[in-house]
Amino acid sequence: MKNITFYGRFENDILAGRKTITLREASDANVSAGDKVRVSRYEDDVFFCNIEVIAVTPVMFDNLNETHAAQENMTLEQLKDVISEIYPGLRELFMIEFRLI
Ligand SMILES: CC(=O)Nc1ccn([C@@H]2O[C@H](CO)[C@@H](O)[C@H]2O)c(=O)n1
Repeated sequence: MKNITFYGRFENDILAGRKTITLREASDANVSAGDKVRVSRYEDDVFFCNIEVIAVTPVMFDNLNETHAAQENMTLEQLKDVISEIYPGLRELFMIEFRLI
């Protein structure tokens, strides 16, 4: 099974179903619709759930909107700040939509 990591601060939102997408650079988006993926924390590699990928869709940073933010359980401003910290200057992102399994 493939693996993906998330920063530990997002674990609770993912487990509660409040965070249903992640926005990644191309090299971190090597999954496809239907893939079942193990999820662990980036900091300590501790496993915390399995997800199924619903879709992977390219999205430009400048086209991020309130729907993306809601799916991340953030405001749009918070989401843009988070992405700018993780991927400074990156314009082309990939939205991975997922559900808990
Ligand atoms: C190594 C590495 O890049 N790990 C990442 C990258 C991104 N994300 C989250 O995806 C959303 C959009 O980027 C935000 O919620 C981010 O915090 C994450 O949790 N862990």
